[in-house]
Amino acid sequence: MVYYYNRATKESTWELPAGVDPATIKGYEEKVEQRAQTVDPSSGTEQIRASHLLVKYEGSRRPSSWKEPTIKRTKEEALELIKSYQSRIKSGEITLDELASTESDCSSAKRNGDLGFFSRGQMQPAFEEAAFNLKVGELSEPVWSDSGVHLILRTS
Ligand SMILES: O=C(O)CN(Cc1ccccc1)C(=O)c1nc(-c2ccccc2)[nH]c1C(=O)O
Repeated sequence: MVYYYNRATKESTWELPAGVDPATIKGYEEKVEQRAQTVDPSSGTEQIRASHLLVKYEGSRRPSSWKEPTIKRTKEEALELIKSYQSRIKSGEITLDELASTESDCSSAKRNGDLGFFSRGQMQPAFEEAAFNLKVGELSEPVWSDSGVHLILRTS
């Protein structure tokens, strides 16, 4: 349940205030609900859990990984690769966890891409924004960070 707070009159009501078109808040309610579900009661900070698959390229901040000491693929090749992974995951052929364990250039590959719980302010901004905008169980589009290009799966 969400309630509505009128900043002008400082009134709060459970019902949609008169004169407010329900269409204007469409989708917002579920976002508020979703956010309420992920706020850690003890600290009040919003924590989510996600797994990711990182593909680095020659322009990555650290173009090296457990898989390859020197990563030479181009930015375009990295995007083609991550798009092929995205299709295979979306078709149900393979899961992100399985693919990350062998293909991710992130050290989290050892944990099937699992990054554990994190709050805002911990990850690179573009990564954080994408992850916090996912619903639980949703797979992101390719997301660029200084580290390379990612597929993110929100798990909690
Ligand atoms: O960007 C850099 O200068 C080096 N990094 C950062 C890093 C390096 C080791 C462990 C965690 C993060 C990476 O390139 C990197 N970023 C990530 C990353 C980025 C966004 C979300 C989660 C992980 N993983 C890695 C990695 O090697 O394993």
